[in-house]
Amino acid sequence: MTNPAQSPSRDRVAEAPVIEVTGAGIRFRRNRGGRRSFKDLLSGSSRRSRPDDFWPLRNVSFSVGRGEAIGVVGRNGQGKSTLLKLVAEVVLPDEGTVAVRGGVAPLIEITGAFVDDLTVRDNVFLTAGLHGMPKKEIAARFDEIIEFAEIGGFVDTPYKHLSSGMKARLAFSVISRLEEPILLVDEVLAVGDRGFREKCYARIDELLTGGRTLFFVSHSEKDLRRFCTRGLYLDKGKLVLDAPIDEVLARYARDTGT
Ligand SMILES: Nc1ncnc2c1ncn2[C@@H]1O[C@H](COP(=O)(O)OP(=O)(O)OP(=O)(O)O)[C@@H](O)[C@H]1O
Repeated sequence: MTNPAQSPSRDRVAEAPVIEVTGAGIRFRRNRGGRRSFKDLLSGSSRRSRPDDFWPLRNVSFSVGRGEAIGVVGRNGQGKSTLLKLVAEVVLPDEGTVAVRGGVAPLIEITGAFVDDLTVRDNVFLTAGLHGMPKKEIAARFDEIIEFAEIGGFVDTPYKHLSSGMKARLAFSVISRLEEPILLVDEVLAVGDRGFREKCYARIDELLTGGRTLFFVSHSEKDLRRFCTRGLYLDKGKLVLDAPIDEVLARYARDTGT
């Protein structure tokens, strides 16, 4: 099998960056369930710091070239998922800027285009449609999507009745068939069983060989080494190291005593 880390697509990093994050910061409120309220926005008070404000990410800067595969590492709660949400542009920075050139296929916790009461079939059409895939094309790929997810008997079942593993299979199957040039993968595969994970990994290899850009959050050193050439190490919301993946993993292991 081709190792995507050594494939020709790695050479494309010399082109203009597809992602540029400059001095980015996100502010949450510990005690108010999150983001700015509508009232805050109207009153303009949101820019003032409050005692319960905290910054899960601050002063984060990096850029990513097309075809790079980036592993994001850090202990629990250090801002990894928040960083992916920034790149997916589902949260906006409170400071700094995030520029993403190209569409994003997000396999992250808020892959939220899935609607509980809609059937599997309707959810496939909805999600792929929201990413700009024409109906005809979704119809042409539908069987392949269901087959890959191995949920053939559940096409007309409401999404909410799928098991968590089945939901993850469906999400991966749909998202990995989008044409978007940037793929974000955040731990979701951890709920799939081993056989399915292997299938997903083979698919990620294919996408990388085809020149996609990958952001991969994982606590598995093995998986990070398998896909990623470069690592971002987040600690307390700061980007403490942006370096080749081996270097990042070595530093992370040293810091955590593992
Ligand atoms: N919507 C939100 N409102 C308030 N705080 C939040 C919100 N989302 C995340 N946080 C907080 O931001 C911090 C970073 O969370 P994040 O999910 O990015 O961490 P992580 O590095 O992905 O962690 P893990 O490895 O456990 O998945 C945590 O302290 C978390 O509690």
